[in-house]
Amino acid sequence: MSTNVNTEPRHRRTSSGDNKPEGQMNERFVYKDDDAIEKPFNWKQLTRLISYMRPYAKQILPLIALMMIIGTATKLAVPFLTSMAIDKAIDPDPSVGTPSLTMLYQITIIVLVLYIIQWITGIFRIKYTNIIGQRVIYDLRADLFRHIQRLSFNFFDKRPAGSVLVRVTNDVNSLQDLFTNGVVNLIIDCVQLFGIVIILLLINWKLGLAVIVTVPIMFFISTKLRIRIRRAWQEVRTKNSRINSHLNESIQGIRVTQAYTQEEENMKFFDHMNKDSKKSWDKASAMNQGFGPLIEITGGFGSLILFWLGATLIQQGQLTIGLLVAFAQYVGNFWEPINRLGQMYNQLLVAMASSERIFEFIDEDPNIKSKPNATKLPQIKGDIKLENVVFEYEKGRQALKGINLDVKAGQSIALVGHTGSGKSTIINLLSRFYDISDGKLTIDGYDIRDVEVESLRHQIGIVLQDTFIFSGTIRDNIRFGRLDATNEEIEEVAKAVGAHEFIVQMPNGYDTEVEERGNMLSMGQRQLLSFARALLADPRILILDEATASIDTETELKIQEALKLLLKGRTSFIVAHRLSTIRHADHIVVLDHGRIIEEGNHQALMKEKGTYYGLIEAQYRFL
Ligand SMILES: Nc1ncnc2c1ncn2[C@@H]1O[C@H](COP(=O)(O)OP(=O)(O)OP(=O)(O)O)[C@@H](O)[C@H]1O
Repeated sequence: MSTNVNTEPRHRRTSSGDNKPEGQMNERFVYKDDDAIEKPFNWKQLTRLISYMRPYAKQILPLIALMMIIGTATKLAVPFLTSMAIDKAIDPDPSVGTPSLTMLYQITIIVLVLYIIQWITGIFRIKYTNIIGQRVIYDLRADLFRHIQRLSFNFFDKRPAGSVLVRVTNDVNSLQDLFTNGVVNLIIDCVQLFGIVIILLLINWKLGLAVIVTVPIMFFISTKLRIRIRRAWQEVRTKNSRINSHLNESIQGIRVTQAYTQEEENMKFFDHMNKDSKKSWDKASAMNQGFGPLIEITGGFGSLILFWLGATLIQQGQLTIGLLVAFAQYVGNFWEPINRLGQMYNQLLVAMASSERIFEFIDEDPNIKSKPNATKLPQIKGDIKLENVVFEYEKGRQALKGINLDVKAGQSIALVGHTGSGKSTIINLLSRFYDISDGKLTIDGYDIRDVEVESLRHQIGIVLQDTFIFSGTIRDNIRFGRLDATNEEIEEVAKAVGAHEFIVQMPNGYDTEVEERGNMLSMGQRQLLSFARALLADPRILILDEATASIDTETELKIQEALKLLLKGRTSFIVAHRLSTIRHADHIVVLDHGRIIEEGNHQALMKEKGTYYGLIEAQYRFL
């Protein structure tokens, strides 16, 4: 029942007060369950969901409808033939005729043929519904992924990665049932129920009415019980997801746990969740076991009414034995669709919640996008101008408070300052990951909000501190910079930045597979790979965020060499804490709380003996 991906990845622990008795345990572990499992029925949303079937409606739906009609007709014909077999072939009224074995054989063969037809149409119906279901899910997942990729940084700022992941996996999967079985079964069941009601009333309206009256009661019991059982299982799933989530976090953070000897505390937390999961499983399982017998008892009660009233009507000569048997079969057939409709209702409630979450994402407008009349940014020289740039991530909290910078093409600018002073924010604005709140930001005189986003980002290369390595080969990772690069070009840039040496020493050289995030590579190696990636892209503007913060001196020398090459002839912004990286910069900008407090080259700033001088001094003292 459990899934690998967590539906509730966010859990929050209150501060740990040790050694509380078991009864108080719950207060210690507060979870934040903010993703509703089910939502009320919503027609608009359902029609939007069903509209995903439209592309396939013409091709596949008629086939499904045909199979459905044939299947239902054959199913409904069988009880009628049974009644004929009893009343005409086995025990006919002496005034009508004598028993006939030949007739019995003929009816049996017809019934057999009908069963075969029903079986074959069933196979094809399932096949076609599966095809349509899979295609719809494929389209929905693709739509969602395409859209998520376009969403702006501020969208991801507000959500943990886990919740985004869950929408593309769990929520889409939970719609799978609805499309593969649900919608088609809903139609079949309604048609079947309608057909049975008509037939029952035609056979004997009194008996028919007596039986039909019990239907809403059966439906109510079945649906209500199912909802409770499903909720109980959902609870089990949620609890298991929490265990998965905690396991994941524990394994990822095992080093920190052991270093701070928090194993015992972690175990207590795990044990609490484990017990919780067991308790919820016991509850769900007990409910499940009670469901079957209860349904049987209710069904038995219906049969009791049927046979009691039926026998009375036979005695009064208003009904034949054959018709009573057929009646009983039709009533038996009643159960199946009613049961399924109950299930379907359940499915719909879950689908409502999932689809609401999916559509919430699909409807989210990427707030960074090209204007309708945006022009392509031509090949740039690399002049950058910031005029009174103000920026706030959240309303009312300015991260930049009026930045003025005039950078000439080819210049290298170093941004320095204490943590949180706004360095990364400036470089985020240059690539237009966020839009400035006030002021003006131009590149070669073009306001970056007026040009196509792609044409802008295409000409800017970024090397971040946490260099992201994708799973794939080393070659693929470098090629990420320019997809049409040849193998020779890839090796050329790797040699230029000094990465070639370590790459060829790897088991499969450039074709060595690296894990997601490049865990098998050292920080310095990852850095060199991302330099190679940036050099391959050959952008006019290059941004390096803390690019040399976490490497040893030897690698740093190598990287210094690579950097010289990388920066040559480009406008570059370097955010670095290391003196060696910035001292050669043409212009150093010192930031503090979102403002520029000093600027100039290394020598000038050192002479000034201000904040920059202090930072450098502090670094030397520290070393
Ligand atoms: N995504 C975000 N959402 C809200 N506030 C943010 C976000 N990113 C940064 N900030 C805030 O903006 C301010 C500037 O942050 P920024 O990341 O630019 O600092 P920085 O100088 O690069 O710091 P560091 O040297 O630690 O990387 C900080 O107060 C920070 O809390």
